[in-house]
Amino acid sequence: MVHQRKIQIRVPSTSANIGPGFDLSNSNKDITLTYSGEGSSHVPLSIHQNLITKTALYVLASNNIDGFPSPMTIHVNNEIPFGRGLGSSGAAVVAGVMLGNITGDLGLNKDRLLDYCLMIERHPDNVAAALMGGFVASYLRELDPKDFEAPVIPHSETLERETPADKTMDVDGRELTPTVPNGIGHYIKLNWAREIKAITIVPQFEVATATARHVLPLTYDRQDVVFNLQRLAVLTTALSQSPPDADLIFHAMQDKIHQPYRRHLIPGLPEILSSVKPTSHPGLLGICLSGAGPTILALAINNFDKISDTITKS
Ligand SMILES: Nc1ncnc2c1ncn2[C@@H]1O[C@H](COP(=O)(O)OP(=O)(O)O)[C@@H](O)[C@H]1O
Ligand SMILES: N[C@@H](CCOP(=O)(O)O)C(=O)O
Repeated sequence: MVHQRKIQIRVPSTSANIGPGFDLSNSNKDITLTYSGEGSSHVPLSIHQNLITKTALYVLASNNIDGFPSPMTIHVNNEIPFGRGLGSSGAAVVAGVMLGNITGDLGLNKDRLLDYCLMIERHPDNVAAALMGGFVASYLRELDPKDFEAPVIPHSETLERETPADKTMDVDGRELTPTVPNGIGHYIKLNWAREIKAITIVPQFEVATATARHVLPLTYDRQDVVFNLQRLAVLTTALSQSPPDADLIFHAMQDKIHQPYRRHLIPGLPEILSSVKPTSHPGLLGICLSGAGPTILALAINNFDKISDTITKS
């Protein structure tokens, strides 16, 4: 008798940075992978190339499990558009780690799942928020670079490196078991004032996160780093307070670390960021790039349609 089990995994989109908060950072013949929704016409359906399934296979391999239980049918209904700054790759990594955890009956808790996510997507902002939910601040513990160099680790699009299949073996042809350090990512859930809503204006073009990272400088002026750190310290608390202080939040959401370098990738960005203000648009609290863009994120307490119409028409 065939034992059938149906599981459903839901992972939300995420908006990273919020202005100054930039961080860097077997033969499965009986496995069927299908897609509907965003990206379904061009996402790879080979389980060794698809980001969700290769992540799940990595989690299984790290626990000495060779592939998915079969037969298995995986259907992904994706609502997060690719390459828009809404954390689609982070969500895919979280979904893959959860898939590996469930199909391997591993019983990993959320903190441990975060370690696996961070081996693949090395900046914690999207994966920590998608996994834990809500308004989440996070950082990556500094580890020995060796921990991340194992060729068996699949990489999310952000890192642009694929694992050649033959590199998953040692010199004697034995499968390498990946190791995953403990406690890589630290996070804290922050309070968020209930009346603050997020408006996202999603352009019809993609900017791959990897591209948006290549345009960033390797070093920054001290005054720009201080500018961001001062604002970030104020912003996390300002967003928790009711009623929200629009002037405080608007200025605390200014950034000098990533948006200025990315503006040429997003036509109209400088004009939008400098013209849409709480004084011209009552109800608005702040405006920034969502993640690496091109989506624009506006925070507001009312007049949502008016604010989004202005940004859409800019
Ligand atoms: N649901 C998904 N299934 C498979 N791959 C995905 C999925 N979501 C995202 N990806 C991969 O991640 C890429 C987008 O990642 P990235 O450039 O970091 O943009 P984003 O800002 O949306 O995270 C897509 O081109 C695709 O290769
Ligand atoms: N801090 C990262 C966030 C990337 O988010 P994404 O949603 O665009 O993948 C960065 O700014 O590069």
